Parts: sequence; structure tokens; C-alpha cells
Amino acid sequence: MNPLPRCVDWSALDTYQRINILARPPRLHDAGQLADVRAIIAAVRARGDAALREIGMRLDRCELATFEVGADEFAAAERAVDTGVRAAMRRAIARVEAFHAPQKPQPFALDTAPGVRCEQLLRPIGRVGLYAPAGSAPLPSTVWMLGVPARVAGCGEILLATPPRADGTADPAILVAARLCGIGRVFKLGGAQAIAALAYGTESVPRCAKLFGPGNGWVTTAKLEVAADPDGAAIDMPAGPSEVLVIADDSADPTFVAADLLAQAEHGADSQVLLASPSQHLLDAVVRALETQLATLPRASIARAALAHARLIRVPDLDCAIEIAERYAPEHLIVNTRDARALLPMIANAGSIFLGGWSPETLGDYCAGPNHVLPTLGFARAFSGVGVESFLRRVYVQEASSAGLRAIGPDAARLARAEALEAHARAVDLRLAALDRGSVALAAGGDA
Ligand SMILES: NC(=O)c1ccc[n+]([C@@H]2O[C@H](COP(=O)([O-])OP(=O)(O)OC[C@H]3O[C@@H](n4cnc5c(N)ncnc54)[C@H](O)[C@@H]3O)[C@@H](O)[C@H]2O)c1
Ligand SMILES: N[C@H](CO)Cc1c[nH]c[nH+]1
Ligand SMILES: [Zn+2]
Repeated sequence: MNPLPRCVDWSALDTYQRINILARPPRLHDAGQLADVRAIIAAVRARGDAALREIGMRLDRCELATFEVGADEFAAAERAVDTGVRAAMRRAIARVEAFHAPQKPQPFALDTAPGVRCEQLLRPIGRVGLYAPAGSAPLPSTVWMLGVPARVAGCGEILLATPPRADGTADPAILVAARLCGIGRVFKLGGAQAIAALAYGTESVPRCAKLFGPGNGWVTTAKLEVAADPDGAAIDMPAGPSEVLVIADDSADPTFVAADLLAQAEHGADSQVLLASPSQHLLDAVVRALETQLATLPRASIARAALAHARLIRVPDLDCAIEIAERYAPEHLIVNTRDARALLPMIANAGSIFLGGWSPETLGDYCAGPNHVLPTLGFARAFSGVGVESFLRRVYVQEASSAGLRAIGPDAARLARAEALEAHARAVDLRLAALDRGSVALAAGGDA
């Protein structure tokens, strides 16, 4: 049994020890994983459904005649899922929708010079592929965290892939969630093979322009591979193993803090949880609470494996705790201190922030409203979580009248020649000359 991690004193660490203590744990399956993923992608590209069938038998231990979920399986899923759970899903979806609807940006048009009309259009991505993990634990909540913003954005076709169970069916709660989000097409495919099928298409799986969703190392590696291929698909972000950093002072209830750490630790052995506190008393109490709570936790062995690379850090003050959070850039940041909101202006590098003792991260995982598909591994320094904009493209439009061309054309030609791009300059000058000669017929239809 893994012992719980010891507390470290931040003030006693030198620069390199501080870097090491905040390093992510080594990826569990790194060795050979990239080669495996490349082989899976190559097989799916070369042999489509036949390869999916073989790989599914090897990795998911089930043989499927068809990958797409049919009407009977959807109906059976509706019967299998408890009515109370279905009602809670509906309420969660409504709150997630309420939060995402105002995210939708508005198109606009603007004259940047007289006769130069510029527009920003918004176009939903035509066909998107969503992935709901179901390896270690099926995550129906991921279905509405992706399906809701896709629907709000107005995507034309929304496909979902999720790993099959050993009996060849999909997790019923995932299917119910898909139905509630208006997702009609669900494919029983998991891991790198699901990503390859959605990115390149097969006989039975339509090719998607962009892929969304978290997953294990094979899923994330495959997403990065298809995103690097111009013939592949775009991706939302690399969303890796779950992580949380808790900042707590002596006002925090240690049992709440321990519960929040375990809630992320139970996701997987590669999840990482951190606690930074100026109170040694709180740190010691949290360690005791972790032991007590682990004793009755069904996924204790997974949580213990994750706790092996947990970090419990004694800091001189809360400013230092914030500095650590900014360096680490966690997926989730819980601030469980006296006046948590007062610390908010100092925080930028986090996927999602939970303020105060009554805001467990679990609320955000399911039903508070914001998205739970968030950047991990420090990507929160530069990436945001999934939102409506992730499913949209901005398309720019420019329309100049002859007056508009006269107004800004000379600048364009001058700047083109400054870059030694003569053809660019002539595309303007030829038109200006035509206007000067009075051959305005050339410009007919172009006057906005
Ligand atoms: N960052 C986020 O926003 C976020 C949100 C939810 C979940 N997560 C993370 O998602 C992950 C879910 O992982 P999971 O494993 O439970 O489910 P998963 O659905 O991602 O992976 C299951 C699939 O992995 C494939 N696989 C298993 N062993 C393999 C092998 N040896 N070689 C090749 N492929 C193999 C199988 O095909 C299987 O279908 C967790 O790490 C969790 O922390 C992250
Ligand atoms: N905490 C996960 C994101 O890292 C999301 C999730 C889904 N279900 C439970 N938790
Ligand atoms: Zn979670």
C-alpha cells in the first residue's frame, strides 16, 4: 500500500527543488505509446472498419458487427437508467446550457475607412466528433459538457464516440445523455482507434473536421497526432489526466479539503493533486482525513496510486500559495480560505476556479454550469476550457467601393513594395489607374 506523501516546506527548497516539486508526474504509458498510437492510426486509415474490428477485439475485448448505436440500444438505455438520474441530468444540462448560451459571440460589421466595409461572420464547424471516456469510469457528464456548446454554436452534425463495454453495448447513461443533448449518432469506439476513425473516416464512421474531449494517454496522443496532420482533424486541446490544486488556510475544514483531493485522485493513477497551505495544523489534519476517507473509498487503490505523486506544500503565506498556483497552472484551482474572492484578482493560470469552502470541484464536474473539459499539464497558461467558441470559426469579409480603394489602396501598395511583393502592389495600382482613366465599368458591382 502506497504511503501518503510527506509535507514539504517551500521555504526550505532551492530553485531546482521547487521546479521538481511542481513537475507533472511522468506519463504512465509513455514508453512505446506513440508507436502504438501511430500503428493504430495507420491501420484505421488503411483498412477502415476491418481494422476497427480487429483493434476493438484486442483492446476492448468485444467483437462488433456494427459500431453505430441503433434505436433498440437507445431504447434499452432509457429503460436502464434510473429516473432520478435522468432528472438530475436534465437539470444539469439546463444549467450548463444557461451558462454557455451567453458565451456565443455576435457577428459585427464596421467601416474601417469610408467605402471599406469589414465584417466578422461566425460559422459553426460543420461536423464535429466528441469523445466521452469510458475506460476506467464512464463519464456521461462529458457528453453534455461537449454536446451543449456544440448545439449552442449550431454545428450541423454532432457525432459521439465512446468505448464499448465487454458485452458490446455502450454505457446506458452515456446514451441517455447523448439523447438529452440531441446527439443522434453514437459510435462504440474507444481509444486511439476512435480518434483515427473520426479524423479520417471509415466505411461506417463519417469524417469530422474537429475532435473534442478528454481521454487517457492513447486518446490524447492520437488527438495530437491527427491534429499535426493536414489531412487529419483539428482538436480542442490536449486534455490529459485530471488535476487539482487546493489553496487552504486554517479556516478550512480539513475533511472538505481531503475530500476534494480524493475526488480528483480517484480519476486515475496519473491524476495529480496538490495542497498549499500556510497552516501546518491544517496540512497534518488533511493527511489524517485522507487516511480516514480512503478506508471506505471504493476506488481507494486508484486514489492511492495518484496520491503517490501528490504534493502537500507548507507555504509562508497565501501570496506564496498563489505564486505556486500560477507556476503550476492547474486544471482546477480550489481556494478554500477566509476571503477567497479577495485572492481572485491575483489568479490567471487555471482552467476553472472554485471559491470558498462550499464550492467543491464536483459541482463544476457535473452541474454548476461552466465546462469541465479543461486544459491540464500546465496548458492553462495558454489555453482555455471548451466553450461555444471552440465550435465556431470567425470568417472575415472585406468589401471596398471605388472610394474605399482610393482611400486605402495607396497604403496597401506602398506596404506591399516595402515587403518587395510587386504583384501585390500592382493588384491595387491597376485598379487605381483604371479609376483614374475613368473606366469605372471595371468597378461596376464593386461599389458598396
Ligand atoms: N482534462 C479533462 O477535462 C478531463 C475530463 C474528464 C476526464 N479526464 C481524464 O480522462 C481519462 C479517461 O481515461 P479512461 O482510460 O478512463 O478512458 P478512455 O475512454 O479515455 O480510454 C479507454 C480506451 O483506451 C484504450 N486502451 C486501453 N488500453 C490500451 C492499450 N494498452 N493500448 C492502446 N489503447 C488502449 C481502449 O481502446 C479503451 O477503449 C482520465 O485520465 C481522466 O482523468 C480528463
Ligand atoms: N474532473 C474531470 C475533469 O478533469 C471531469 C469529470 C467528469 N466526471 C467526473 N469528473
Ligand atoms: Zn472529476
